[in-house]
Amino acid sequence: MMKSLTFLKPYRLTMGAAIFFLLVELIVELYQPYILSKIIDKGILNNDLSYVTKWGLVMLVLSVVAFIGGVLNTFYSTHVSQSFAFGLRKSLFEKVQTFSFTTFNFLPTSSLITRLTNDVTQLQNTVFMSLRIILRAPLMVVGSVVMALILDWKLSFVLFFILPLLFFFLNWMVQKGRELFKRVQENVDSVNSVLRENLMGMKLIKAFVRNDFEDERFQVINNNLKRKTATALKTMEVTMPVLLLFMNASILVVLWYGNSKVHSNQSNIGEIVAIVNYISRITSTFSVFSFIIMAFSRARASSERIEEVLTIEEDFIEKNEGNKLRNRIEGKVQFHDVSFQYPNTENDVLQDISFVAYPKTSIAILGSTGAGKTSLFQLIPRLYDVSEGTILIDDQDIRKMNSKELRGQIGYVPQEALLFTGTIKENLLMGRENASDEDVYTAAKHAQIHETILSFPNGYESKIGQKGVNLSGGQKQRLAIARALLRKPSILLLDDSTSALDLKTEAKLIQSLKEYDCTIFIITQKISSAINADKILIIDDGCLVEEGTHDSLLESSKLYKAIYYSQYGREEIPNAKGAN
Ligand SMILES: Nc1ncnc2c1ncn2[C@@H]1O[C@H](COP(=O)(O)OP(=O)(O)OP(=O)(O)O)[C@@H](O)[C@H]1O
Repeated sequence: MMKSLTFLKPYRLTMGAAIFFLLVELIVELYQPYILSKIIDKGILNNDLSYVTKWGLVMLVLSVVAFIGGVLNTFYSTHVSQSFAFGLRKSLFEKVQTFSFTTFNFLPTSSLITRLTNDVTQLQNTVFMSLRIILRAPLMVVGSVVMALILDWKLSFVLFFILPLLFFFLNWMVQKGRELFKRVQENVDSVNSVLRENLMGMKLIKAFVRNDFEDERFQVINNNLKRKTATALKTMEVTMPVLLLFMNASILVVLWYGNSKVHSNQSNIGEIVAIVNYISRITSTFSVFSFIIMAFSRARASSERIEEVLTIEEDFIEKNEGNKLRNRIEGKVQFHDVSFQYPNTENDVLQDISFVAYPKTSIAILGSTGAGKTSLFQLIPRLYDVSEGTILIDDQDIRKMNSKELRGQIGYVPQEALLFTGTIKENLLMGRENASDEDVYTAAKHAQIHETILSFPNGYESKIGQKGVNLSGGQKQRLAIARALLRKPSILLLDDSTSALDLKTEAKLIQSLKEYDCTIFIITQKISSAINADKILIIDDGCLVEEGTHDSLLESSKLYKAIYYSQYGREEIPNAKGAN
């Protein structure tokens, strides 16, 4: 919890102001039963109206002061809690940006979303309540005890019995509450995770008619959340009746003992009224404690989860400590006996891969699904580092290169063309922020998407998504390619990025890529995308099993021939140029 609390440091002064006004409110409130006892004993019982009026007015003024104190305390508490949450969210977001893919393997997206939203809100509420209610509770208890003792310590002796009992009870509630709310928070996480999956995969769920199954799945975890929350709240609810019992019993003792003291002239009625008032304040404040326990138990669980994110060591890949690149990369890529294993897994997904891609050539990578093609791609921009072997770019080990600068020279179009909220132009400019309009149009033309963009009512300024244009899979793919081309990369990685294009558009696109002075890697399932490549690599079960040109592989490789026949039929065996 301590690390999260350091985010309160910049607001020490404002917190001071909030606490000051809380104290003003509290002192005034504590003083009021005392004045009340004087009004009863000296004013009402002596029939002294001027005394009653005078002290009645004082009580009124004090009530106004308490009100102003309360309002100002709320004002400053809100400011502190909102600013605290803002800072925490900002830091968490910045931290997540530094995560390597390895870290994302440990912390799933749904859990990160809960941590950045629910957990931060939980802490924000606790900070607010601490400054407004939580701090007030112990001070109110101590203040009431002191005031009651000042009024009549003999009459207040009952407090010496009741307070230890109340503390014992409170301690039990703290232990119980912590456990119960930790479980509630875990269940909130599960609900979020299933909700997220469902909302993102709605189309798939409908297409596979999985609604009933998903409904049932959600019911189960929703039910778990309901049960755990109900158990936690019910346990906490026990507090109130127990406290009422304590309160009524102690008031009864005060009244019984007070009665004999009044008759023997050792006490006044006003004092008894004031002490009863203090006792009810003490016990009702203890009822706030159950609320406080709930808040703290939840905040504790939330802060643990937040701190887990904040304390993750930055992966050395993302630290960008490698050598700066002096010049533009030429684009020679060499794999030397590269093996790779995902973090926390046991088997290599790539084994002993070796090949050379010369600058400005094109390399097509074919292979069945799950063969390891995407994994191989991810090693080039150092999204992951190799487990064994080396990857050289321009004869330099990429582990010695500054990863940020290396990625700056690579255009990567992932399998799933992801576009961000914003206009088409804004999405394209992610490739190169300072690109001119002319550069943007050229990249879009080469990606065969320029005409389509112009056909939208707002052209390049069209918004993407819910309130803007909806794009087809192929259009998204071409926009993602245009984004990568705008970067004028030295190495271009296309991960099955032309899968949704028709053959003619795809052929034009591949042709226009030649205008870019870069080494092109294309993962593809289609022979048509591979046929003109300078080199074709066939990956099977993590191993490089064949390497060559279309013509040489057609001669020598049974596997390539089989793929070829499955797509073109047996009759046609054209050479590379012919098949296009
Ligand atoms: N983040 C990950 N953590 C652990 N294993 C992974 C991860 N991503 C992929 N794998 C595993 O690595 C293997 C290779 O996956 P990869 O995505 O590289 O295959 P692929 O050839 O690109 O497949 P496809 O053509 O279907 O995209 C698969 O067995 C997959 O289950």
